[in-house]
Amino acid sequence: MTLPSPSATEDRLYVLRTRWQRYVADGQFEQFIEFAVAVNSLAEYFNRLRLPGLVRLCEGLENAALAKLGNQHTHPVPQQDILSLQRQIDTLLGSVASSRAPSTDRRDQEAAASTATDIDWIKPRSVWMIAAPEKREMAEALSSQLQFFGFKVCAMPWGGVQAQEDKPLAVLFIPAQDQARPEEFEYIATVRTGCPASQLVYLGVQSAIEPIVDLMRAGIDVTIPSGDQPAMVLNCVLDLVQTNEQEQYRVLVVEDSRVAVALIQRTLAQHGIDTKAINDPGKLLDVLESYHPDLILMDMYMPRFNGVEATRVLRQMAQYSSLPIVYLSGESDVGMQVEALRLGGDQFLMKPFNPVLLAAVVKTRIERFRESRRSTRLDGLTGLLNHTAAKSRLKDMVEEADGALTVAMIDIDHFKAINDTYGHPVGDQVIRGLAWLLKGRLRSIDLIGRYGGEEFMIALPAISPEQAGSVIERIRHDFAALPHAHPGGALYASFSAGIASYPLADTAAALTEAADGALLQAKRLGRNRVEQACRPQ
Ligand SMILES: Nc1nc2c(ncn2[C@@H]2O[C@H](COP(=O)(O)OP(=O)(O)OP(=O)(O)O)[C@@H](O)[C@H]2O)c(=O)[nH]1
Repeated sequence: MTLPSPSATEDRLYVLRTRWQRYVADGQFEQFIEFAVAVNSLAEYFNRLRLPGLVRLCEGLENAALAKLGNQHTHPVPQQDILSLQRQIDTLLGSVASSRAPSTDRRDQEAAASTATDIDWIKPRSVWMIAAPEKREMAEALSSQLQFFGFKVCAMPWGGVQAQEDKPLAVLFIPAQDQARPEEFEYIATVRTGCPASQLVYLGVQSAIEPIVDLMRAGIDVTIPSGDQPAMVLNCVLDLVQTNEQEQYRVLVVEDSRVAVALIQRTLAQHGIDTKAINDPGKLLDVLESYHPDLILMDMYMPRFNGVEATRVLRQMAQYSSLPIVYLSGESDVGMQVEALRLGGDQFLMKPFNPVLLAAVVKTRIERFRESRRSTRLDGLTGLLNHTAAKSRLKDMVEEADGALTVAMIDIDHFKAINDTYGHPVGDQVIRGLAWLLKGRLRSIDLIGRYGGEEFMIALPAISPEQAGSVIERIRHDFAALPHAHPGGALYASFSAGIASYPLADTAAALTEAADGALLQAKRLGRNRVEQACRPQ
C-alpha cells in the first residue's frame, strides 16, 4: 500500500521541528544555521500562500534565531534562550494548527492531516465583513461584488465576532469614521489572535503614519485610505486567491574551486534555488543564453580572465545590463572591492561565506530583479500584459498556432460617462473588474492584455472560432451583470467585442485589425454585443 504523500506544509513543519530537536540535543552551530534556514523557508512558504499572521510569527522566530546566531564559539546558546525560542516555536505551531480547515470528525482530521494540500489554506473563500451600521450600504455593495467573484461573505456586527469554525481568507473592518478609537485596537487584536492566517484589512484610514502604525501593531495587514475603498478592497481580496505562480529561482555560479561550488550549491538548494556551475568564464555567454539565470555568483579570481572583466563585458550587452551579479571572493582589500562594484557588480560577499547571509542576499536580489522585470511587461492597474507585451505575445502565438487561433478586441461601453458620473477611481475599478473576470474565466494558455485605457486584447488558441465566440459571449453576459461597488451603492457596465479568427487573417497585425473592425461594428450596432469579423468581399 502506498502512503498518501504528506502535504508541503507538513513537510516544512517536520523539517523545522526535527532541526530544532537536533540542535537542542547536540548544540552545534551548523545545526542552528539549519534550523534558521528552515524557519526562513517556512516564512517564505506562508508568504507565497499569503497567510500574513503566520508569516509574522515565522519572521519573529527568524529574527530571534538570527539574534542568537553568533559563531561556533557561542553554541550551544544558554538554556534560557532555548526556552524562549521553544515558546516561539510552540506559538507558531499552535497557530498553524488552529488555522487549518476544520473537520468535525476525528477520522476526517487524521485523513486530512495526511492528505492535506496547500488548498487547505485557501478554501473556502470566505470573507468576514465587520461593518459599522453607518457603513451598511457600502458593505452591502462590496458584498455583492465579492459574491459575484465567488466569495462567501459573512456579515458581522462591529465589535463582535460570532463563533465560526471556518476561518476566513480575509477580514474587512469598515469603521464608522476614519479615526480608530483605542478600544478598537483591542478588538482588532482579538480577531488577529483568532484568525492568524487571515488577511486583516481596515478601510478608511487617514493618510498619516501614526494611525497606520497603530493599526498594524494591533494586527492589521492592509490599511485602505478613505476615498478609494471599494476598488482597493476588491483588488486586495482578489489578489489573495490569485495563484502566485513562482518559477524556481536560478543562479549561475562562476567559480573554479570545486569545494566552493559544492558549498554554494548545497546552501542554495536548501532554499529551493536551482543552480548551475561553470569553472571557466569563457563559457559564460553560451550558458547565459541557455540557462537564463536570475543572478550570477561570480568568483573574483579565475584562470584566463577575472570576474570583474567578465562582468564588464556583460554590462555592455543590453540583455544582461541589469542582471544581478554578486562577487564571491577572499579579497579583503576594501579599495579593490569598491573598484569591483564600480565596474558593474552589485554586491560583494567575503569567502568563507555565511550561508544564511548568502541565501538572504541571493533571494533579495532575485526578488527585486524579477519585480523590475515584471513591471516592464505588466500593466500596473490590472496586472495584465501591457500593450507592448500583449502585441509581442500575440506575434509568438501566431507563429506557434496550430491552425486554431481567435483574437478578440474588447472595449468597455460609454466609459467616459462612467468616469464623468462616478469619478476616475470608480472607472479604474470597472477596468479592474473586467480584468479579474477575464483572468477568472480564461485559460492560462490564453493571452489577456490591457491594450489601451478601457480596451483589452484577448487571444484564444486551440479552440474553434465558434467555441471562442461563445466564451467571449458568456463573459460579455456576465460582465453586464457584475455589480461594481462605489460609495453610493453599485453600478453596472457593459462591453462590446470584435473577434477575428485564423485563417480569415493570418498575421498578428491582420488579426488585430480585423477584430478591431468587428469591434467598431459592435459599437455601431448598439454596444454590449460581440461581432465576428467577416471575410473581405
Ligand atoms: N478611469 C480611467 N479612465 C480611463 C483610463 N484610460 C482611459 N480612460 C478614459 O476612458 C474614456 C474612453 O472614452 P471614449 O474613447 O470616448 O469612449 P467611451 O466613452 O467608452 O464610448 P464608446 O467606446 O463609444 O462606448 C476616456 O474618457 C479616457 O479618459 C484609465 O486607466 N482609467
